[in-house]
Amino acid sequence: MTAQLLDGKSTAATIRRELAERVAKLTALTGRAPGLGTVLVGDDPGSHAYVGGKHRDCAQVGIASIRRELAADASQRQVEEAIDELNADPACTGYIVQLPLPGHLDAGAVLERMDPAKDADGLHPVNLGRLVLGAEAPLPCTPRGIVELLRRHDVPLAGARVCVIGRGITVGRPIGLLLTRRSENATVTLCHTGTKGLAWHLREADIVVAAAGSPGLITKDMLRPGAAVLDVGITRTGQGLVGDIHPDATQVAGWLAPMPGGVGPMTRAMLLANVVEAAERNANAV
Ligand SMILES: Nc1nc(=O)c2c([nH]1)NC[C@@H]1CN(c3ccc(C(=O)N[C@@H](CCC(=O)O)C(=O)O)cc3)C=[N+]21
Repeated sequence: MTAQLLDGKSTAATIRRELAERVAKLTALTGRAPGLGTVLVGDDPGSHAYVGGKHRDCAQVGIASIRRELAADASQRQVEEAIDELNADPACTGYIVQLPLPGHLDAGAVLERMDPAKDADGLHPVNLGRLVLGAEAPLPCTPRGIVELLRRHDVPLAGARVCVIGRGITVGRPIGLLLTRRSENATVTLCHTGTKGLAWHLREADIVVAAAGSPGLITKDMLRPGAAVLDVGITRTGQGLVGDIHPDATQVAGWLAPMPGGVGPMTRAMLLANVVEAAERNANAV
């Protein structure tokens, strides 16, 4: 058996077309295109590539780009000044601070300084708190992209047993909050490096979200036949990018979101969606 493709690339393209229509309406209504800001500190090639991709996506849907680039040795004060400027800039509807920041910077303090209403990543403490409370807030892009990818491929969520591997702030922790909302109604187990019997948890799962960052961690013998398997891991190696899911998993999985071409493009599309939604909220407020 070969797993059916959870096609993030084409699904993200569809979402961008949908968003482009909403952006055109907003721009006509308000006389100004929504704007996405990015704050990029340092010269990590991966981070530059990601940020470049985000601005290409923006151009495609009619969102304006605002780029702030700071040197690798930028001070906390300089980064916070960039945050203050974007908070105050009416052309900036929403923005992100590309993570990870260089080690000498306090990333928590930077995120906390953002205007929560302009948090396009859904990673501000206030917005993560709202997610816990079930209140309206911009949602973290990767978890939102995963739910959207599953929904648009009709993978059943209600009552599904989901096994998440990884407890990071961008994926592992928040995705359980989305999937256990009444509207999704899944049951979520969060596994991590301290988990005993990982394979046992995995074999119970109808849906596996692998966000550990451990190349080839999950092999076919650990999966329930027919499970939907989503590869969120990205490790840069000499041979290129490697995911958490071993290539043999496609023999037993019912659905597979591969890396590349699965969750990554959806993450980018959800960033755009968060910006468009922020712009729509602003338009309704005036
Ligand atoms: N503030 C912040 N927000 C983020 O959302 C954020 C971040 N920092 N830091 C880094 C991670 C990583 N991330 C990815 C997004 C898209 C792809 C993506 O589109 N990947 C393509 C392949 C890309 C390639 O080939 O390099 C794919 O999976 O098909 C990957 C990784 C967002 N992140």
